[in-house]
Amino acid sequence: MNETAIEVRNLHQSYGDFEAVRGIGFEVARGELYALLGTNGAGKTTTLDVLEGYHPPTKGEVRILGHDPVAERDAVRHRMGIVLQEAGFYKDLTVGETVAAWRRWTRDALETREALGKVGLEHREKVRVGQLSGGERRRLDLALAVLGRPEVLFLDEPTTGLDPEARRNVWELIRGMLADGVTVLLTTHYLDEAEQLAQRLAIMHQGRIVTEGVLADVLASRGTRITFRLPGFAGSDLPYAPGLARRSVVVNGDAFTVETDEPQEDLRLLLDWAHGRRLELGGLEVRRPTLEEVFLDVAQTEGVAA
Ligand SMILES: Nc1ncnc2c1ncn2[C@@H]1O[C@H](COP(=O)(O)OP(=O)(O)OP(=O)(O)O)[C@@H](O)[C@H]1O
Repeated sequence: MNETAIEVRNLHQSYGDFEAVRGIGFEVARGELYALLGTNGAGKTTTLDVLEGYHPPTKGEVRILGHDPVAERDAVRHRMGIVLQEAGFYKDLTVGETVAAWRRWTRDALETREALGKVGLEHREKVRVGQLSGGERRRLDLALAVLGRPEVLFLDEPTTGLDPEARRNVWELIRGMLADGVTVLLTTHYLDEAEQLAQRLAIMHQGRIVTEGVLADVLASRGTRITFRLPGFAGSDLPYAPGLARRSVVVNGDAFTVETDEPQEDLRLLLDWAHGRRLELGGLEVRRPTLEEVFLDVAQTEGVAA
């Protein structure tokens, strides 16, 4: 059995003259959750569209469970589940009627109650869709996506607009699907969601993958942060320990963040400098960047020419 569920090789996708995806590649192993992160317009949904077989790539190759999702659609479509950003439901149908309607054209579908049970909506079976909360609608989306017992699940921003508790409930559902061996490709703007759920992730910007891998590798792709406070110093009074001037230093009031790929050496310089001036570095910390810092770094510094 092929252990790679999703393969993307040198994928390019254009809309007319505009190249929205510019040569990306990644693989997702069976049973893994891979998160595609990125700035607005980075090309995440476009990538998902190609993987879901809505149109063939302009250039490059994609394979789902070893199959071309356009040319071999019949071999693979029923093995995929899809949750789109915007799902259209008939508000007058009940939850149960909605699932029953989808069951009619789903091969080997779960029973309605079983599908609703998977997402914790059994008790809402007789409620009209128009009366569901946002979180319950997302659960219904998930129930429909898993109706055909998919091996690969595409989730495009599945928790956007939900309150923190509803988001956590959806995370639990996703974890349950992973425990069942389902492979998940997730796009999200919530970095904590990716940190919580993803085995591996990629950050896209302007059609390219800028950094990719397990979380630790993605965080290691940017320098270590030395952070401290220096009451009395701010902005234009920026003090520089010799040698630190070559580093990127972010100042926010009296809070300083130095980004470095030589933390030990720079910390020594900083401590010597502070000691010589009898300055106390408040809240001194040496740490890896957060995913948010890596993301912002990608968004701000990696301008990519067309
Ligand atoms: N049908 C289309 N025709 C022309 N341009 C499009 C079309 N769909 C998307 N684009 C453009 O392609 C680029 C990538 O869009 P895409 O929706 O894939 O980005 P995204 O990463 O999903 O963004 P977001 O996070 O905002 O959802 C954007 O510049 C977008 O304007």
